Amino acid sequence: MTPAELKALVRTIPDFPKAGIQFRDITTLIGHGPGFAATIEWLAREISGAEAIAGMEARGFIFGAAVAARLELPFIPIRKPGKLPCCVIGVDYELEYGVDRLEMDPQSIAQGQAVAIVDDLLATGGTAAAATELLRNAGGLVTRAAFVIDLPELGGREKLAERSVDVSALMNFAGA
Ligand SMILES: O=P(O)(O)OC[C@H]1O[C@H](OP(=O)(O)OP(=O)(O)O)[C@H](O)[C@@H]1O
Ligand SMILES: Nc1ncnc2[nH]cnc12
Repeated sequence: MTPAELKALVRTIPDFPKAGIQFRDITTLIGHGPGFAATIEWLAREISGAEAIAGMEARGFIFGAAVAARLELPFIPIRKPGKLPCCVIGVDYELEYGVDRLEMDPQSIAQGQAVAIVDDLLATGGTAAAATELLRNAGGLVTRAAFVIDLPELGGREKLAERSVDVSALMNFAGA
């Protein structure tokens, strides 16, 4: 499937979760078997060379875990707060529509391991920047992040470039 065909599988919901947000919903993309498979293949090609894949709860788990399994690499879950039973490090970050916190178990990463970040969507880059900080604090080398969707007007790519993380995205939506 072409990137244009995959983009056509993403549903846009206006004013969710609050007025003014055009919510780019991947439910319809992952609900299409060939579309989901083609998306995972594309992401897997983009992060070739990584030694582990990290994905952020919750939508990042869908794509990150599938890519990790496709490449037979370890998957590192980056979690919303209060879910991990021990050995937690965390960082607060800003969303396009709120504030949140990410946590991880530093023991889930090997020192010096090359970790690629995978998520469904890049908006402000706050989530991916927080994940980068967490993974680096735990000893990981983070230089690449791959997303299904980029909202270029929100500056996520630039925020990650400032942190020496290269971004690739399968599709973008101008007018976030
Ligand atoms: O670039 P940013 O401005 O940080 O926004 C992108 C993040 O926002 C969404 O997650 P959300 O926090 O809504 O959680 P979910 O995956 O649980 O739906 C999305 O899945 C990204 O992780
Ligand atoms: N506009 C948007 N659509 C879907 N997920 C998002 N996460 C942050 N901004 C988003």
